[in-house]
Amino acid sequence: MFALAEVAEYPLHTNRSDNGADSVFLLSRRQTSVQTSGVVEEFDSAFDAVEGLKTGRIDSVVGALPFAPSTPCALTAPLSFTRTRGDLHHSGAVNLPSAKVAGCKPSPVEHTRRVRGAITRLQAGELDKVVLARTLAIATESPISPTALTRKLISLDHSHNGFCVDLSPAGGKYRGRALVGSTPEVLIERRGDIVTCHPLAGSIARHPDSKQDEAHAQELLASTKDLSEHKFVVDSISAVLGPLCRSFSAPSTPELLRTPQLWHLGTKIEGVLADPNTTALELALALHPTPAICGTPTDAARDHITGTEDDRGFYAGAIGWCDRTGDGEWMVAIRCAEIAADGLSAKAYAGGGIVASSDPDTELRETSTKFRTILSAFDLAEDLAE
Ligand SMILES: C=C(O[C@H]1C=CC=C(C(=O)O)[C@@H]1O)C(=O)O
Repeated sequence: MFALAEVAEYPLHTNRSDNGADSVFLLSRRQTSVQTSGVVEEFDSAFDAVEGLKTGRIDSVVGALPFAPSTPCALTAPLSFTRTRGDLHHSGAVNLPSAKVAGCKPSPVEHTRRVRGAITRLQAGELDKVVLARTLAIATESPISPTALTRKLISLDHSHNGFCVDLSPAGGKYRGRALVGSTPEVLIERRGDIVTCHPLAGSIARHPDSKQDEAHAQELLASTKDLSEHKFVVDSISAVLGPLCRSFSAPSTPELLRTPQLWHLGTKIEGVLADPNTTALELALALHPTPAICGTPTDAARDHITGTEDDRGFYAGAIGWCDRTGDGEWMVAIRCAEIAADGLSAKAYAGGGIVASSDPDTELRETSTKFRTILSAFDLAEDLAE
């Protein structure tokens, strides 16, 4: 389907059973993309997948880690694995079924009430930061093809980011479901002994007028609230990744990163692994959940989230791949939607980091802006804050 220069392809394991020939994984990134198909083995435990890679039983693993570490993973050792240079964008119209927003959970009023409740706890010093999210139900007239939605998202994003993950390996209600999105946030990338992270936290909406858009970007760079929200993420990643590296650098001030909808604060973190046998998947497990999608302190923030929200499933988890050399890339699973097994509905997710100085209405608007990544793929542009 995609005519691109291949940089790695592992052979088909025709000696193993292919019990899921149409299971597809796609990760489109500007530098290196991955496409896989088929199933050699499924894993609902990431530790079993790591063991499979380390013993040489499997050549690669792709899939998704959930937000809550106690819930099943959706990982697949694929039948074919193709890594290509460049993104997976290709021109050509993508037709998605006609769609409508069928509801949101919690309601905008309830979300602001939850944000207010979190701010009370933050101001009392019980937490430093917590990320609260809400969901949007999208209903379609005919089934959504996960790969078609992914291609549309790839075409709409100027970096051509996009992913599609079959969630079936998590079993139960996840059989036949897919997670599709266009995330800008790199949890961890490993190439040999070099590791990089690109955490994002702190956001402001883009503006259609270029002067005002630039003013928004500068406002974000100077926002003490957003800078503090961002610092929690960089500090947490540094505390976990620093000790695993023989050299490590994390700039003290963030830079701007833009998506079609938002400006974000982002920091490029780099290190050289002390033990090059540590795989990208193990690094993702060590880093997840960062304060970009959970909070600080981690356990208190996670308890607050699980006591407040419904199960996040794979939203705010991680999606990615790891090969037999240990190289791989894991992205934070945001700006995404979970497509139902019958394809007739999707649940989109959007969250935002709350600190003591947050404003509930601004936080609500930020989640509405984040939903636009998925909504724009369906040509929907509702004002969700109303
Ligand atoms: C949690 C989300 O975004 C994270 C990534 C970038 C900026 C964020 C923020 O400003 O709150 C969030 O940390 C989401 O999109 O659902």
